[in-house]
Amino acid sequence: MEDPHSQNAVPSTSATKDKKPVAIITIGMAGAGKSTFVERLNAHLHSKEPPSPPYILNLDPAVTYVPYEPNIDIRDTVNYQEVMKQYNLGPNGGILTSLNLFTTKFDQVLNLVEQRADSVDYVILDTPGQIEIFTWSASGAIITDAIASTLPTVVAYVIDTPRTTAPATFMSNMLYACSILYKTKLPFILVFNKTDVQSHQFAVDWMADFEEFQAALATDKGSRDSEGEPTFMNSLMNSMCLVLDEFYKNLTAVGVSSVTGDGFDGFLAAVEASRKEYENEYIPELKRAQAKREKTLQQAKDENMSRVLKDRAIDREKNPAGALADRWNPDEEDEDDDDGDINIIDRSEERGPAEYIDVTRARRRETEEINWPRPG
Ligand SMILES: Nc1nc2c(ncn2[C@@H]2O[C@H](COP(=O)(O)OP(=O)(O)OP(=O)(O)O)[C@@H](O)[C@H]2O)c(=O)[nH]1
Repeated sequence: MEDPHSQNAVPSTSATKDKKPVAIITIGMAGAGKSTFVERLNAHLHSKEPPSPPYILNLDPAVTYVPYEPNIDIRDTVNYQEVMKQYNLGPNGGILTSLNLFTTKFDQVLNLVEQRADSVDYVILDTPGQIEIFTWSASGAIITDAIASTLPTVVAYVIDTPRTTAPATFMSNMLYACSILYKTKLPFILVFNKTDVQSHQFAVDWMADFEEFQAALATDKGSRDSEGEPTFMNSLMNSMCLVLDEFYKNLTAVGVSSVTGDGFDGFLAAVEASRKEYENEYIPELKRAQAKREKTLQQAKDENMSRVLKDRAIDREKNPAGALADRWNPDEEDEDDDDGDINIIDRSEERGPAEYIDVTRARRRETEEINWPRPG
């Protein structure tokens, strides 16, 4: 494990101008403090001398309030409530489908990010509150691959430190982090957040020396059954910590408080170290991903389009009269329809009011009974 306290390596902004910006993908369990972390990181970068305002993407369609001003906001592109209504989905399905719709436009996002590559040092992605919606979805993987094949990219895994002090919770969290590391294969920073409430030193100690973790496990309540024998969970965790010992060697851990701003220089130092790791270890792998990216984005678009066409064909077969009425008539063309193909909004360009992917468009003629296709 790298030294979490080394803060000397923080690059000056001017020194990084000739480099590509680093993309920071912020993920973490619901309530770990991702949004607050992004807000503080944004403030921290603004307060640097000279200031280094980041380019921020909010990928959470369901969030009602974000404590920072994103440059690109998924909510400007996809109306989450409308998606839930039209697809008859619950909240998680709504978030996932919104992310899927947004992903079909991600090439536009990449273009906007690439246009800013010369003027920013950091591109920050805030992800949906439900971690698995991003980490275990096809869209999350496509977005991650697309960003990582464009810019040096690092995953910041935000952890709720006060809620991770029990050995079993700590181990569960580390196993989750481990699964994401091996899924993304990207440089990975464990960000122990909320250190104003609980120091992350216990975690650093457990990661540096598995015997310390085993000692904590031995004194933990519930580690022995009624006959004084170690419980199954206890034995499992005892051996798992030996496995994770190897995993910790690939990680950097830092402690931050998103409330007080403590530890953010350390975090930026870890990001800079990760950039080097990316350049030395990940670029060969990502060159292959770059070729794949083009194919996957095109495939996602094609699949969506063929699903729409298939569904419309079925509807038209069922309702030939409606299909006949659904012919394009240039005389009826609505002036408002002339919105081009631009759905992604760069707020820093001071675009007009939000433009949504119009998921209701297929229902424009109420009498026609042509339904928008269901996902899957
Ligand atoms: N004390 C303390 N509280 C924090 C810190 N960071 C975040 N919080 C609090 O933790 C709670 C959750 O923070 P959020 O930023 O909304 O967490 P999130 O991970 O974005 O949550 P989701 O929106 O569910 O994904 C809020 O009440 C924050 O004020 C911190 O460093 N210290």
